Amino acid sequence: MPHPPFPMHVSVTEAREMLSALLPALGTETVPVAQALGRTLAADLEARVSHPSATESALDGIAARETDTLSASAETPVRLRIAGESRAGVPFDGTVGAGECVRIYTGAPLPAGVDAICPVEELQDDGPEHVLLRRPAFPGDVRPEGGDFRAGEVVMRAGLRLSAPRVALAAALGHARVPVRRRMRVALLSTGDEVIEPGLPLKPGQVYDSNRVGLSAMLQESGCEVIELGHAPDSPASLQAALGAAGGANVLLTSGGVSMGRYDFMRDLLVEHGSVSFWKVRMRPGGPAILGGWNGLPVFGLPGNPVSSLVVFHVIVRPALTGQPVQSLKLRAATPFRGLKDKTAFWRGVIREGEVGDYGAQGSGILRSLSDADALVIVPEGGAVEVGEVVDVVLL
Ligand SMILES: Nc1nc2c(c(=O)[nH]1)N[C@H]1C(S)=C(S)[C@@H](COP(=O)(O)OP(=O)(O)OC[C@H]3O[C@@H](n4cnc5c(N)ncnc54)[C@H](O)[C@@H]3O)O[C@H]1N2
Ligand code: MOO
Repeated sequence: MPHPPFPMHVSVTEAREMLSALLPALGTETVPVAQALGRTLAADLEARVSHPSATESALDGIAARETDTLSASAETPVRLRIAGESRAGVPFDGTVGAGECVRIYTGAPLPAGVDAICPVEELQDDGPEHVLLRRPAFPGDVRPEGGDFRAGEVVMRAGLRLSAPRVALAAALGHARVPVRRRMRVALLSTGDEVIEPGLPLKPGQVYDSNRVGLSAMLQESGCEVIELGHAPDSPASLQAALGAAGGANVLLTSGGVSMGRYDFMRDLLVEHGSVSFWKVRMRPGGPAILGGWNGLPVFGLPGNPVSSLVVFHVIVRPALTGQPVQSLKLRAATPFRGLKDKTAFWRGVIREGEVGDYGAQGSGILRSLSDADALVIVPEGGAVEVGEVVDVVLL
């Protein structure tokens, strides 16, 4: 292909932006908070209440005035009168006077007049109405009103990925439903004559279809709707039939058949009968990825190599589908990482004691380099990383 009529060797950022530009803007919807896992928050979320809603105890024990208890020790315990009880949901509504305390439980509101807690382990009953403290009550064992968030405060920003802790937070803020981006409907197809369903007897040269399983899992994790197109063998006719079955999808993801081989028909089909926005990305793994269109449907062709397809999904496709940026952080390198002259490398790394080291085998067919790794170590084009240098990593 001497002068292809489309860009080749685009950067990772360009690839992501070109895919985003082809995807439809889907708008937003509200969903029950318990079903929002993985979705992208579409509007800022305010706290409808404060949490804690009142200053409360962090321990089971008694609540007292700190000043009444300062002299308490195992040898000289302090004796207080029990004025009542405060339980989570059933607060004590009186006032606690000097020399008095209330029995209190974790999460129960602190009654007026007291400011400190002594845990049950440091107490001894002294008759039905009194208690002995073997140490002073601590003000630090109370949880102040609004210590987590205050009513009216904007706590979550639009664009956040709703992870499990964030779904819990949205519920704690008082939201039964949350506004989220509509799900991208993604048709998923794996290709290759040698690729067969996991579990079938494996003939020589065959390989189990791990890409479709892995990509489907990543799509679900990302809050996308998956339209399973199954698997197509390496023939233009069967690929065309599969492409035609992707109706209703917003985008089609394929795996395999995009490199230089004679049987890499996916690329040929897009070049000859569809459209191509780019072919090849300056990255490893994942270099042969292709973006194009088929009858108006955006098609992203992921390379067949198992590590390549999942890494390209992670750093290019997922951010474009969800609008959630790739989150990177900086770590010191425990081993050297080689650079590539004209490609950004995403080497698999393991994090130990706050530093990131080389996983070892970095072949694009070594799936364990991804499943056992903690992070992708980003080495920019032309760069190389020495031991002790700080590198950008993307957590897996
Ligand atoms: N002469 C060249 N050969 C290759 C180049 C190149 O530039 N010049 N690029 C290499 C790179 S980089 C990659 S990545 C692969 C990508 O090739 P394809 O997208 O055409 O993928 P296939 O040839 O179909 O398969 C590659 C490899 O992956 C296995 N595979 C495919 N699908 C699956 C699946 N669903 N689950 C598990 N494994 C799968 C397949 O059996 C092959 O082993 O091309 C290099 N070659
Ligand atoms: O990226 Mo290929 O993706 O280097 O094996």
